[in-house]
This record gives sequence, C-alpha cells and structure tokens, in this order.
Amino acid sequence: MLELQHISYDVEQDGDNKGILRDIDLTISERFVAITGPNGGGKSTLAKVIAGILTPTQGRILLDGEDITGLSITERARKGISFAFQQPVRFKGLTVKDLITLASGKSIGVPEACNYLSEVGLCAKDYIDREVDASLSGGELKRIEIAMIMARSTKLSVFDEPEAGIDLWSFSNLIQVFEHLHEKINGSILIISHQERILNIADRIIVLADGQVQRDGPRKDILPSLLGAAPEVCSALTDKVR
Ligand SMILES: Nc1ncnc2c1ncn2[C@@H]1O[C@H](COP(=O)(O)OP(=O)(O)OP(=O)(O)O)[C@@H](O)[C@H]1O
Repeated sequence: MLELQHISYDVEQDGDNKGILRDIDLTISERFVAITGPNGGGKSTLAKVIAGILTPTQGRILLDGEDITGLSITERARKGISFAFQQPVRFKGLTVKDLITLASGKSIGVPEACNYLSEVGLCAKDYIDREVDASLSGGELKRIEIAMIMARSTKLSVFDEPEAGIDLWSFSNLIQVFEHLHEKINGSILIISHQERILNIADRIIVLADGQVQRDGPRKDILPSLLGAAPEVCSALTDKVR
C-alpha cells in the first residue's frame, strides 16, 4: 500500500514559488489505479515524486507503512516500486533478453523471456537477441519496458502514459496487455493516462488538475462524468493517441 501524505512540490519561477503539486493526500491499495486530468495538471510530476526522481517540498511517502520519502530511485526500486518512463531508456550493449533477465532478478531461460515478449505483442524470436539501442522504435521500446516490469512483478508499477508514441493498432494490443496485467499482477498498477480505454479497466480513477486531486473514486462514479466533462478534460482524453 502506498500512502502520500500532504505531498507538495514547488519550483522557483521568476523569483516566486510555483506549486506544481499542492497538498496531495492519497492512499493507494487497489490493483489498478488510473490518474488522469488536463495537460499540465501535475500527473508526471506526481509519478516522479513516487518513483524518487523528484523530492517533494513537503509531505511524506509511505510504502507498506515504511517512510520512503528520503530514499533514492534505486532504493525504492529495491523496496518494490517500478517506473516506466514516458520516453523509455535505451541500453546500448544489452540485448532484450539481458534486460528481461536483469529485471526478473533470476536466471531465466529463453522460453520464459520469450513469454514476456509474447505477452506484450512482440514476436519473441525477432526481438530476443536484439540490442536495446536506437534501432528499436519508440513503440517497440515501450513494449519491451512493459515486459521488463511484468518480469519484475513488484509491489507497485507506475506507468506514465504508456500509450504515448504508440500507433492505434499497437494500442489495442497494449490494452489487452494491461487487461492481462490487471488479472495476474500481485501488486498495484498506477497508470497515468488520457485514454478512455485504459481508464475503462481501472478500479479507481483519480483526476489531478492544477496540482490538486479534483476527483477520486471508483471508475463507475468518475468515468461517466469525465466523458461528459469540462472541455479541457475531454480534449486531454482524446488528444493523446494519434
Ligand atoms: N521544473 C519545472 N519548472 C517549472 N515548471 C515545471 C517544472 N516541472 C513541471 N513544471 C510545470 O508543472 C506543470 C505540471 O507538469 P506535469 O508534467 O506534471 O503535468 P502533466 O499533468 O503530466 O501534463 P501532461 O498531461 O501534459 O503530460 C506544468 O505546467 C509544467 O510546465
């Protein structure tokens, strides 16, 4: 269970303090939680604060009751937080199999590594020995990153807009991947998304706007109002996958 207690994140702008996150209080224990809301609302910043990439100006973060606010990304990863970037990282010199094996933390054979690739819709034999370098497309890289997170199977997996940079055809496969993850993952998935089809598989939806939690509740209570909602939320929901 992840607890965010009075989390604020300020930046200095033109000599003033600008509140990017403002007094956020959330407890996340559901299996699949989506964070959505208008552009610039603070979603990516919140994901980075959870992963340990940014340190909050105020507040505490607890994972299963343990205060992890002062821990680095690596220490948090060890405690069981995985983070998938909007723009995945390339690892020159390592193959796809190397990365999946590293992520799983144990020695796994080619068939098992291939299973993870198949689950994210990649034809395993074409990818298993490929180097994770600039020759992979953004969508391929994103799916490899999701396969790594599946192999890690941590307490909390955070995905920042997994749909970004993925074509519509691959996006349909990605939805299936997340539906599958929802069924089989042991921990929680926290996913930042503007996509109705992703929000549609969430147990809970949190709407972040202007650095604050604007709405929060079970999908059935939040999604209908979002779909008929304020213009800026609607455009944020529809603008993203092109
Ligand atoms: N280091 C920084 N300095 C100044 N402003 C910042 C900084 N980091 C973030 N911001 C601003 O904070 C706001 C929130 O940014 P963030 O990326 O968290 O939004 P988001 O909800 O993820 O947006 P999107 O839906 O467009 O991805 C934006 O207005 C952004 O420009």
